[in-house]
Parts: sequence; structure tokens; C-alpha cells
Amino acid sequence: MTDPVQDLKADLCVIGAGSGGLSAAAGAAQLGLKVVLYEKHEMGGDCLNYGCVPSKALLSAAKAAAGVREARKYGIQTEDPKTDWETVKSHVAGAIETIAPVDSQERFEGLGVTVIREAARFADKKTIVSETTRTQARRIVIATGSRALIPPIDGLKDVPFLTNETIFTLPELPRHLIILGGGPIGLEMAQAFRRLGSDVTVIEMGRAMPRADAEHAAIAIKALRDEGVTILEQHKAGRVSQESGRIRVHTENGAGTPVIEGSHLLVATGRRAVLDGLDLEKGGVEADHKGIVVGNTLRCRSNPRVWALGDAAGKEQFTHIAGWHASVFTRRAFFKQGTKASSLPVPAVTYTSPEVAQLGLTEAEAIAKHGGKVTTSAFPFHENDRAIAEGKTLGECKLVLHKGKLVGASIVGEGAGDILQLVSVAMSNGLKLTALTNFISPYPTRAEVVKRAASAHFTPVVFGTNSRRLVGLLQRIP
Ligand SMILES: Cc1cc2nc3c(=O)[nH]c(=O)nc-3n(C[C@H](O)[C@H](O)[C@H](O)COP(=O)(O)OP(=O)(O)OC[C@H]3O[C@@H](n4cnc5c(N)ncnc54)[C@H](O)[C@@H]3O)c2cc1C
Ligand SMILES: NC(=O)c1ccc[n+]([C@@H]2O[C@H](COP(=O)([O-])OP(=O)(O)OC[C@H]3O[C@@H](n4cnc5c(N)ncnc54)[C@H](O)[C@@H]3O)[C@@H](O)[C@H]2O)c1
Repeated sequence: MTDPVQDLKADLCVIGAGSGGLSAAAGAAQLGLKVVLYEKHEMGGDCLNYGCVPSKALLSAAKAAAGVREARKYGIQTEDPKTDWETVKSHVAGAIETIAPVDSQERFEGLGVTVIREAARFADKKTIVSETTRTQARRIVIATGSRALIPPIDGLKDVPFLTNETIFTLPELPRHLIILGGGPIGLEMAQAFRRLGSDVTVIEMGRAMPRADAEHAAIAIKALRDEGVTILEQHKAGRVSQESGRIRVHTENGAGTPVIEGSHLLVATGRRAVLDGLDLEKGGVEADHKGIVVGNTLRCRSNPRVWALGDAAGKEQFTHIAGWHASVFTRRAFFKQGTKASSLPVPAVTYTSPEVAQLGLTEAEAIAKHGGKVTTSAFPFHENDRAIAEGKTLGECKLVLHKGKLVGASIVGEGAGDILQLVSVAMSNGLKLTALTNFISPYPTRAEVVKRAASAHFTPVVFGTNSRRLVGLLQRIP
């Protein structure tokens, strides 16, 4: 009998073809290194198939419906929008299909990567095996992502709950969607389904949008409530049951035990790193409840051959962070640079309307870290001419400063995520606050709020007593 296992040797073996794994594999292959990439499910991972892309596609359909409802405010007469769920799903599937070639097996094979569509696991500290292969690698990247964390709520396992893996292909539009969790997944889906015509109730045991600036989160949550989303904060889901096809969530809110009844239930209570079946102990790789234990270098101390990227690395869980991790890995492993995962401030955007965008520290985090020397400089959208012209004036840009140095920014409002990039460039490159004032901002743009917020910090000095005195003196010069 011949051995069916194919023996491979690689400079880099990557487990997981999601945002992190694909970026690491593409980088190494383009540097002329031999790369073997394992993927047990869909190329593109969560972001393409069950995460960012379908959620943003669904939100865009929902925004179209909201636009129709809003049209009357501009003098455009319309009927109430009606949702054709099958067409909405086709739009979502179409977005995935359009992007899929970029993440495809064919593209990566074209780059010279050996792609194995099987589950991978450690055989020893330098060997990864799958059903038909055995790869000995100089370096191993674990980029296996995360999946929905299902909390141990009594009765939950006995009801047909949804997660991000099933919500985008639902056979029918829910009549009443109950959502457990008021984080980005819960709130993006809440607004999307509400705008498409479902009743929606969000059950959140703490504060909704807990990681956002508190004032900005409150603005967004009010906007969602105004659109008809019921958001129950400080409500902990304690038990779930199903009666006559209806799902009931029994909650505790300190004062009582309200029961919420709906047709569908989405669980969006956080994520857990996917590490099962990897045989980490054979690879000498340490993991905890957050993911693979790696510091800021992303390199495993217990087996320095191994690195962890993206959601599996137990840090922030975003596609742009998975991509950044791949960049940190490439710089450290192949160019011997000292870049760390924490070298740049992390942006986070929740794509509700209004968007809620955060970079670096929130005001509260900055005060907790730096104490009294923290100041903020803000500018509201209702004083921005473009926002006024468009009739969309909700929101604010707030810059967070420590001794006059930028340490964070929070923006809530239409286009907040795009506007935030301006601050991101400044902060990431260590620019002074004056860099955000010393450029010509095209008029009228929403991003002008950044320049105005930065300028507001200097207003008391620029137009203060000393300046006036100086200008008075300078007037004597002919
Ligand atoms: C609904 C939703 C919306 C989101 N929206 C955004 C957003 O707007 N912006 C944003 O930045 N982030 C968003 N995220 C987060 C983003 O999707 C993740 O942070 C990102 O996908 C992480 O990339 P990754 O490479 O770490 O993991 P993944 O993309 O999950 O890829 C991991 C891959 O590893 C494979 N794998 C696992 N184990 C094995 C094994 N043993 N062998 C072989 N293959 C294996 C998996 O099948 C998977 O394909 C969203 C997430 C969700 C759920
Ligand atoms: N726009 C984006 O960038 C985007 C969108 C979606 C997801 N993501 C990523 O995916 C991650 C996961 O998102 P998420 O929203 O699932 O998780 P999350 O951890 O951000 O939020 C989960 C929420 O569920 C609440 N919760 C937990 N158990 C509960 C219970 N029993 N009853 C009531 N509430 C409960 C928590 O208090 C928390 O606020 C995000 O942190 C983010 O990194 C990003």
C-alpha cells in the first residue's frame, strides 16, 4: 500500500484563508517564498462570507428603504417601501460573488501558493498535517478566525437561534427579530432588519455600544430607537424557550423579569477564537479563553516558529486588524523590523446610521489613563454646511488630547468612518494637531468637521489677548 499523504516543505505554512491568512500568504508568496495555505471551509473566511461584506450589503439595502421613507422630507412623494427579501438576498450574494475572486484559490495558486482545502492540525512543533498532506514549515501562521460565542443561557440550545452564519440566507424576512447583544453585530443587524420591515428588539445586559464614546453611543442609540428599534439595556437574558413556534427570552433587569417574544432570535453576544481540532499541544502552542497567547509581536513564546494573526490572536477583532497583523508579521519575520501590533492606533467603526467611529482612546479611556490633563475639542455636524444642505445634521467630531497631543478621536454621524481616516493618518504618523488645521479642506465637505474641531482647540490662543496685542503692534509696521 502506498502512503496517500503528500509531503510538502514550506517557508511559511498558513492555517486559515480569511483576512489575516490570505494577506500573510500573498505577502510571502510575492516575496518569492514557498507558501502552503490550508482552508477547511470557504476561501475569504468570515469577512467575505458571513461578516463585513454581507452585513454591509444588507445595510445598503436597508439604507435604500430608509431613503425612500425620508424622501418626503425633501418634497419627493413616494409610497411606503416594500421589501422583496429574495432580491435583497441576491444583492447580498452578488456582493460576495463580486469580491470572491480576489480571495479565491485560483488567484492564490496564480501567486504560487499551494492551497489545500482541508482542515489542518499540528503533528509536532514544525509540522502541519491534513487528511492528505504533511507540511514541514520554517514558520507557521495560525489565522483561524472566530465564530459566534454562544452564551450558556438556559434553553438556548433547544431553540432554532441564528448567528452571523445563518442570518444572511434566512428563507424569510423575520416578523419580529430578537437580538441578544448590543455590540456592533447586534446593532448593525437591528437597524438593517428594522429598515427592511421587521420588528426588532435588542437585549443587552450592559450598555449598548459599550466600547464607543458614551455620548456618541447615546446619539446613535436614540437614532435607532427613533426608527422603531426597541433596545433594552441592562437586561440580561436568563432563559430562552419556544412555545407555539414563538421564541421567548426571559430577561432580568434588576427591577423585574420581562419576557420578550418574537419570531426569530439572533445571538450576537461576542466571538470566540476557532482553535478546535488544531492539536495545539502537539505544536507546543499556548492558548487561553481569548485565543492564541501572543504578545505585541504576534509570535508564540512557547514555540517561536508559530505566529497568530487576526481574530485568533485574542486582540481586536476587525478585518483591518487581521490585515495589519499580517503586515506586522511580514515586517518582523521577513524584513526583521521591530513593528508591533500596538504600533498604530486602532480604528473601529459601527456602520449604523449614524455611523459611530472611534480611533485610539475615547475621552473616558484617556481620562482613566492620563488623569486630569485630558481635554477635548469638538465640532458639531449641525454647524457643517454640507450636513445642513443635506438635512443630515446629527453628529459630532470630538478630538481627544493629552497635553495638546492627539490620543484619540470619536466621530458620530453620516460618513463618520470615512472622515475618521483623516485623523488616523495624523495620529499614526505622529503629526501635531496643527497638521489637522494646516491644509485646505474642500468646501462643502463633511470631513471639514475634523479641521474645525482641531481649529477650535487653538481658537482661544489665536484670537486671545496676546494675539490681539501682537497684531496691534504689527500694524505699526508699514
Ligand atoms: C456579522 C459580522 C460583521 C463584521 N463586520 C466587520 C466590519 O464591518 N469591519 C471589520 O473590520 N470587521 C468586521 N467583522 C469582523 C471580521 O469579519 C473579522 O475580524 C475578520 O474576518 C477576521 O479575519 P481572520 O483572518 O482572523 O479570520 P476569518 O476571516 O474568520 O478566517 C479564518 C479562516 O480559517 C479557517 N479555519 C479555521 N480553522 C481551520 C483549520 N483547522 N484548518 C483550516 N482552516 C481553518 C476558517 O474556515 C476561516 O475561513 C465582522 C464580523 C461579523 C461576524
Ligand atoms: N463594523 C464592524 O467593524 C464590526 C461589525 C460587526 C462585528 N465586528 C467585530 O465582531 C466582534 C463581535 O461583535 P459582537 O457584536 O457579537 O460582540 P461584542 O462583544 O462587541 O458585543 C456583544 C454584546 O453582547 C452583550 N451580551 C453578552 N451576553 C449577553 C446576555 N446573556 N444577554 C444580553 N447581552 C449580552 C455584551 O454585553 C456585549 O455588549 C466585534 O467586537 C467586532 O470586533 C465588527
